Amino acid sequence: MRKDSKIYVAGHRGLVGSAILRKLKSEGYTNLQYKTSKELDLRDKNQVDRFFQEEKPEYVFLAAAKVGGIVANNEYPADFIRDNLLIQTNVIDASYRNNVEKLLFLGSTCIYPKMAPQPLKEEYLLTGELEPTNEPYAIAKIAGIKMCESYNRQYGTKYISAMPTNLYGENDNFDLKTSHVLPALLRKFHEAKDSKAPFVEMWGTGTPKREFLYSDDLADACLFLMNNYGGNEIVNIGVGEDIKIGELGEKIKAVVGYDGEIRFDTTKPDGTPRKLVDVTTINSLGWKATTSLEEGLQKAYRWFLENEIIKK
Ligand SMILES: NC(=O)C1=CN([C@@H]2O[C@H](COP(=O)(O)OP(=O)(O)OC[C@H]3O[C@@H](n4cnc5c(N)ncnc54)[C@H](OP(=O)(O)O)[C@@H]3O)[C@@H](O)[C@H]2O)C=CC1
Ligand SMILES: C[C@H]1O[C@H](OP(=O)(O)OP(=O)(O)OC[C@H]2O[C@@H](n3cnc4c(=O)[nH]c(N)nc43)[C@H](O)[C@@H]2O)[C@@H](O)[C@@H](O)C1=O
Repeated sequence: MRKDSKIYVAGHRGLVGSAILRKLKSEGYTNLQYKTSKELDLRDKNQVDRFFQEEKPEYVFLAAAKVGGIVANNEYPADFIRDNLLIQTNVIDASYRNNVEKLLFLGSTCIYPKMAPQPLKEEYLLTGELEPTNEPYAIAKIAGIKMCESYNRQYGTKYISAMPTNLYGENDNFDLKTSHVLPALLRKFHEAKDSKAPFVEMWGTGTPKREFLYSDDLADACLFLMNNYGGNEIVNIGVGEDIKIGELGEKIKAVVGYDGEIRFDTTKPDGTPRKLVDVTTINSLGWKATTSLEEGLQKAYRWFLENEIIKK
């Protein structure tokens, strides 16, 4: 990308899109395009076509999606498969028809089979059954990967599919019904501390393991891939280390400074037992995550205190 290339960040108000936008600005990219979902509903092909015809972006970061935690995915499977298929199909196809130079599509590690060997290598895609709580979302993401690969093969486009592990950071979703575990716990422990509640309830058994990548590191990886990667294979993005959900709870409890008890609501699903990504590919290309979980948790909690609390 040149510093004056026309770059469209789809989903610029979300966790990932806002981190990509911050990174582009801090690196001196000046010709940036973005629209809220109210201004441009990416599920609507006509709106998407009009936008691409008028604006003619040269590079596209596709970080707009219907996203949610384990329970939201489980309760609204139709919304997750429909919205994601529509958004990504409209944006990828409009990019092709309007000669976008390069596009980066964001998938997720839930595309890998539930019982795949760990760490998850890129080649494990489509080698087994998916985790049922997010299968419709994962199928949409797999369709996005295959669409990028197929357009590259048939039309010679340069579309990259990146598979990030679980993410957290600024502009995360802190709504307890729809959020992922890390922002949910920051909020739950903070509110319990505030109200002097005797315990905090976490979902599931606390035994599944997850890997967490800070959103600014992910944005750095996305720019790195856009500028340095031209292959047709998917690329994992992660830190290469995971932690039990129960231990994550203990860490967040300490960061927030809450001294009550942790209880587990085992009527809620655990989801996939483990999804640690193999980061050999991106490391060998020359990229590595730099933010430790401890540092990232401090940053995310500070951001929550300075921004989310005000909304209440
Ligand atoms: N969060 C995570 O842990 C992970 C996320 N990912 C992937 O990263 C990408 C971004 O996720 P994340 O930033 O967490 O998600 P967020 O929910 O934080 O943000 C999603 C963004 O998408 C936009 N969007 C949603 N629907 C539409 C629509 N119909 N038209 C236009 N824009 C729309 C929203 O725009 P607006 O604000 O204007 O409504 C929002 O800013 C997704 O592809 C997700 O699958 C992958 C792995 C883990
Ligand atoms: C990124 C990824 O995100 C989703 O998958 P997930 O990793 O299973 O999502 P999660 O963050 O919501 O949960 C992780 C673990 O944590 C436990 N857990 C404890 N207490 C809370 C809690 O309070 N909230 C939530 N959400 N989970 C909790 C929860 O029971 C589970 O065992 C996919 O649907 C899919 O969208 C996807 O790609």
